[in-house]
Amino acid sequence: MLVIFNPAAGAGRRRRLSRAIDWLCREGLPPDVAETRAPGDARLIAADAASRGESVIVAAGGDGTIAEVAAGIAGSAATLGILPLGTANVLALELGVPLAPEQAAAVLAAGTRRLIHPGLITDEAGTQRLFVQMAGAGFDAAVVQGLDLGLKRRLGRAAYVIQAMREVARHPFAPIEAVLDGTRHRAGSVIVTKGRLYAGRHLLAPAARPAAPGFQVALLDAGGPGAVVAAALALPLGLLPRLPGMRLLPASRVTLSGPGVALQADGDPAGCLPARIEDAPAPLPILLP
Ligand SMILES: Nc1ncnc2c1ncn2[C@@H]1O[C@H](COP(=O)(O)OP(=O)(O)OP(=O)(O)O)[C@@H](O)[C@H]1O
Repeated sequence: MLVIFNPAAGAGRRRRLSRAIDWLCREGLPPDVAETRAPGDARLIAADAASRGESVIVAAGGDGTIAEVAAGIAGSAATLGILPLGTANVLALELGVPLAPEQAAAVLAAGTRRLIHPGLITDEAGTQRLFVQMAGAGFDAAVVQGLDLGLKRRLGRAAYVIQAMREVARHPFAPIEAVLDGTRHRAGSVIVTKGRLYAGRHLLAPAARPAAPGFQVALLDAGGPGAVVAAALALPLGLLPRLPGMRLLPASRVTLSGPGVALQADGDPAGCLPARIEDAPAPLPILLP
């Protein structure tokens, strides 16, 4: 087992990593540990380990690290494991992976191997990027792109609230065109999600089935500061799916366009629209409770 640790993800991460490693060592399963030095490292380390025949490759970080490791092992025989050490850990919450390090380690030691279907973003230049939970275009992506990473490390999820307040005053709220399986829609913000949850434990798409192919697409009609404030108030109350102007539609192939509109994938910056979003060519084996 190889654990790929992102020291830049989440808070208190090194101590939480040690607790998981100690647990695995006590169980007679001491893993190798590799530490990332920069964005993109996790993918390279995972790809190298998978090509050498490593059977379980664990992403120790948040959703961004999981997506990188997933991209690195795609197409190999390796199985993905998760040690949730990120800020929001949405995929872990979605799939029921415990946040407590010892319990997450127990899933790595004796979990069940299941399949998930990551999403794949293709940009205008043909560059592809895998995601495991969701991709967002518009306001939330602008918040992610403007986020001060030092602030995120110090304040965790509160940094997103501060950045959202900064962004709302200057955001252009350009309209987005979303084509869902051939049907055209217009929206102020779009989230293409594999799962039900968003930004932590908050409900976004009740009909989503995280382990199934395809997506739920959340289209928020209105742009503008009022719509953002309404969504921000509805989110912690679990009312986002019922917000006036919110449409939730299933789709297996989504194209998004809007000049200069920001895109994020699993909470990390992912450039600008246009983008095509579909399932990755192959499902991914993952260790789950
Ligand atoms: N050594 C490193 N230094 C700086 N950034 C890194 C390093 N290793 C990985 N990264 C980048 O850190 C970013 C954030 O990681 P990740 O998403 O795992 O954590 P998080 O944002 O705290 O968690 P979550 O997505 O669950 O909120 C990723 O884009 C990843 O590429």
